[in-house]
Amino acid sequence: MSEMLAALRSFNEEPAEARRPYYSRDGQSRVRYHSNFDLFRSPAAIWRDTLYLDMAPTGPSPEEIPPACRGIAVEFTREVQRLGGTLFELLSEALGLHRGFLEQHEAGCLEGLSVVGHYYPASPQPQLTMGTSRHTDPSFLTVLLQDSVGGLQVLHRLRRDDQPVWVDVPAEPGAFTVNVGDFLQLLSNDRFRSVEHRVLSKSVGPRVSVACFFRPHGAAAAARVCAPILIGDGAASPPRYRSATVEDLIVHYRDKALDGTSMLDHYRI
Ligand SMILES: O=C(O)CCC(=O)C(=O)O
Ligand SMILES: [Fe+2]
Repeated sequence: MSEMLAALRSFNEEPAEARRPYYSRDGQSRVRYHSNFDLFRSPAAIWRDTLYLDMAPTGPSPEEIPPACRGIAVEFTREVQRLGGTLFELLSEALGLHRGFLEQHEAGCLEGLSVVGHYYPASPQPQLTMGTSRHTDPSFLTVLLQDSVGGLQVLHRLRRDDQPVWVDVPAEPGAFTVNVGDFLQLLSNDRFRSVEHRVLSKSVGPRVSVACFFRPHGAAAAARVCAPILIGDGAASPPRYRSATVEDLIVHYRDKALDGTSMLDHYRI
């Protein structure tokens, strides 16, 4: 875990010429490096740079991955996929289904993994910007690793009737944070809820984090379909969402930008 964070830090601290070849805003490219994926659409810019590595089902060839992260990214991906296998088994059981259900489902929950490394430089005026604006994740699940700087917060209702408040997620060395993403909320027909979160900008830094999004990309995303899983004949709880391919969901999320609204509103029946 610490090696993955260190590798991302060294990549981001290389001279601009070394990083330039990886700069891309083309969502089809399996390796992309940029800041603000929604730069031209979102209401506000955020204070971070991001390296996207779409590792599964088909990852980039080793030469396409920046040398600083090459070996560790492949090993880290393998370990996070193993963890994801266990998490989807537990979630299947929590839905009252057999262990392999979510892995075998036509949505392909475990098939794809994008490893997304963020680098948040120290900000001279942190009160004027966010590290990451509030959002829910475009994934089935997100396994998130952060370093010790902190700044990640979740929106949480302390008591059922209270207004939700922002709560700090402790930056524990060696710990992962697991977020339910929007695709799993749709699939579970609202039985699992995606979590709204954000990252504050800080005057200390840099902060490095790795968000591992369980979701397929490319041809696999076009082939995978998400529709609410209904229990019994569905009469007790009818579908709350239209079905959509993972590709549709991702395109809609990118077009919508981090504007504070939920992508799921668009699919809600
Ligand atoms: O940097 C973090 O801790 C969170 C990043 C995040 O929320 C995301 O990539 O979706
Ligand atoms: Fe997120």
